[in-house]
Amino acid sequence: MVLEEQHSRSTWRLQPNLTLVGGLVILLLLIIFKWRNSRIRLPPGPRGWPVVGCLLLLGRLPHQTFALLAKKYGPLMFMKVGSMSLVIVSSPKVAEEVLKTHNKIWTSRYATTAVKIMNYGGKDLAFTEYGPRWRYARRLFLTELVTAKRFSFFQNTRKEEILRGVAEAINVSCGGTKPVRMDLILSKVATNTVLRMLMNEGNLSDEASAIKNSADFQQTFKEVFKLSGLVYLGDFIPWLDPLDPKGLKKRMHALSKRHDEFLQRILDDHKLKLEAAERNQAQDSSAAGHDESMQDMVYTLLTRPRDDGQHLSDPEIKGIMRNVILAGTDTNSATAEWALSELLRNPRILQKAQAEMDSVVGRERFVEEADLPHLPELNAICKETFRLHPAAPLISRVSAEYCEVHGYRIPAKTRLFVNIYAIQRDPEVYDRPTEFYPERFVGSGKDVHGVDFDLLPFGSGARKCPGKGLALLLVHFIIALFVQSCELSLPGNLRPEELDVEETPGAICPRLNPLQVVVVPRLPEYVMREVIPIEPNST
Ligand code: HEM
Repeated sequence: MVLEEQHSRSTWRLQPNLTLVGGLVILLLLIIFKWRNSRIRLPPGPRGWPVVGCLLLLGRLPHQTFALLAKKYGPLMFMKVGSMSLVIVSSPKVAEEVLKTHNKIWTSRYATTAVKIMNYGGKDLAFTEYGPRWRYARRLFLTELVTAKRFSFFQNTRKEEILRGVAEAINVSCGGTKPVRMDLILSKVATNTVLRMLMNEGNLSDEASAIKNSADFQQTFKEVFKLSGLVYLGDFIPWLDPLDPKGLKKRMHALSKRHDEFLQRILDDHKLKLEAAERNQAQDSSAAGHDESMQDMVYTLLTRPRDDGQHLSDPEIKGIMRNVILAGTDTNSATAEWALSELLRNPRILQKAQAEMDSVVGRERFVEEADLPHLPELNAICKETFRLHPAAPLISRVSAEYCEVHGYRIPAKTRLFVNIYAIQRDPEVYDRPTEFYPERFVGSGKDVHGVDFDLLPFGSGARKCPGKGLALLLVHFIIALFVQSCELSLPGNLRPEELDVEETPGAICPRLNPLQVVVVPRLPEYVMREVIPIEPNST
């Protein structure tokens, strides 16, 4: 009893002491946290000028400027451009930190004015903020649009379009007497292939088919793409936004509207065809319903329900259509053009690729997609092209909250660029980094899937490119068919080492000066004629 009393008295005395100690500990922790935070600095970087910050430093090709600046300021740089805070990552180690370790913080993209005007109010996939809507669109994209089944269904389409490009190049070159603009040929190949997967010709009325194939439609989305890659001053200096200095916003609205009208007409056309098929089947159960030929992407988007059981709205469908067209066409043709450029700059590698083709496939038939895994030289050439000429040299994201990277503090809402152009030319990772040397990849095990942080042409983490499978297939197959079936050479007296490697500014960076090539058939005439009608005067 006495003991119990003593115990309860001492507990009573201890309680306020414990509260006091607890409070002091919390206070101390807070002080340490504040002190530590005040010591953790922003990453180093150029200081810039009042109001514009480093805007004038960016130059025509920001990824190249950033690569040069990184030599001075290191792999994690901070700068203000106008009122926007930017961090730029230029090493594989720091890229892994942001894209893997802190993946959750960097999963949204920065919504520029162009994006806001042209992504259907956040209803697409590529620019929608991370969250349930993005998750749904991403799952739909991966499980319904870019599937093995669809790739196999459109296998002949790809071959047909690439061989059409080969035939056109041979015909235009006219027996090797004229140079051919390869950018035009490759752009047509990539655009037609991707558009046919998106909106299959068999599903379109004459009017919709005419729209799909019209130069006007194709020009409109090239313009939309070009505008989204331009620097819009209002994004960096918000008070300039209402003034719209160069009338860019007005142009964006007008173009987006025009492109939207085209997409809507194609969408309506699909709806009519779908309704007719459903009516037919309702009237006559033996009649064909949704036959295989309807399996293009628009059809899939129209028929798959959302998580809430509703159908996707028109803006949601058009947002994804626009993503497929913008992200899936010029990226592939620009990469293929760079690959052919590098082969012409390096005739030794072109000969090696052709020798491999002759020994694995022979000259009695065209190379098929099934041959691609058995062509290690070709695979190394494509990988080396993705390394030296990534179609999208800057991966763009924005931080959702405060975080610490590489020992520095990064405030919330900071815009991030992972400079894959700089990373993939890092002399600490790659020997002879600016040289086109595909042999570096033969037997290396390094790949482009977003796991090796020194080779990230398709990005990494939650938002890595969902079209990677299609892109790899297309680029490999285009290069394989051109290398196998054409003798390619530079026009006039242009020597390989004289062919320039200048890039066009923008979100993707194709060659500035289009690649001109002299093209003659390489396979026996009976093989070439078997598939493509070469015009009689072409050879
Ligand atoms: C050579 C071809 C291509 C290259 C180099 C490329 C590269 C990229 C890169 C670097 C990203 C950003 C990744 C990141 O943030 O981590 C991306 C995103 C994206 N790509 Fe591609 N891409 C190509 C082809 C394609 C194709 C063929 C399609 C569609 C069929 C496509 C659709 C997309 C979409 C929808 C996104 C946004 C994904 C999201 O935000 O969740 N791309 N691509």
